[in-house]
Amino acid sequence: MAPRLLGVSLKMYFGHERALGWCRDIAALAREHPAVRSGAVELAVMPSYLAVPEALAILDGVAVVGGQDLAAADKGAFTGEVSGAELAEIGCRVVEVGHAERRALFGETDAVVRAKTAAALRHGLTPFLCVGETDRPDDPANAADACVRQVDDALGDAADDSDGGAPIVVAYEPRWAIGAPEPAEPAYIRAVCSVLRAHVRGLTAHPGSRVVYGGSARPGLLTAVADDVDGLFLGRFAHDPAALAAILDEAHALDAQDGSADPTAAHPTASSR
Ligand SMILES: O=C[C@H](O)COP(=O)(O)O
Repeated sequence: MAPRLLGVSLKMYFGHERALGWCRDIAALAREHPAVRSGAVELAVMPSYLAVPEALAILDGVAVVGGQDLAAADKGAFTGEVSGAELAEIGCRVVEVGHAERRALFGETDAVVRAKTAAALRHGLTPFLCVGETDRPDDPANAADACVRQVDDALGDAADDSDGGAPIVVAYEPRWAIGAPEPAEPAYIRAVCSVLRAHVRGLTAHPGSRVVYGGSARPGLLTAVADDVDGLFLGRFAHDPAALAAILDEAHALDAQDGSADPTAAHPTASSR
């Protein structure tokens, strides 16, 4: 079975020193945790841009690191932007694209998300492509349809720009569940993610693509949705390293149930730089 993917975005919650301290705590945890050591879990960390270079060094071998955003363009007069080329140059392997906060607060349109998805793939970065319905619909099938449309739209510019063959990560994040006290109900998550997962597994230009759930994800959720998701995209509930440790414990237990743990396997992120 493919490793479960646990992504964490620190958004802009931490200052610089706290972000680096968190990275050190997570590196120490991950180096010792059997779920990471066995390769059952792949960790991806997106700190703020300023923390990315040091995070790459601190988390080397235990987590991939990336930006929370990237520019659609590769170079030029784009004050304040950071290109996918530069992220890749310093060792990033992943990047968020189209997070609900980028769309709502910074006016990112579908066209911008398309261009940024293409830029990520063009530079060998795996996009964490964020999709999700704004308002909670009565029927999760409607949410799934909307998300499938968002995925296909976001990939609209990628086919011509990328070499093809590169996987994506679809982060299903219902906007109404982001920053909330609780995640969406497990049955709802499973209903949407099962459709999304079937869809992304059919993306022949992006084999190996995965679906993770984000939106107030916390300890206990992975176990409840594990059959229909490839992992979680964590925000606030990963701020406490003990909470991330609890989620790693869940992943380890799930892996033992799968019977696929290989304690001798190299971690998939071991040569991240
Ligand atoms: O990037 C992460 C997601 O937006 C979830 O954040 P949250 O768990 O704090 O709601």
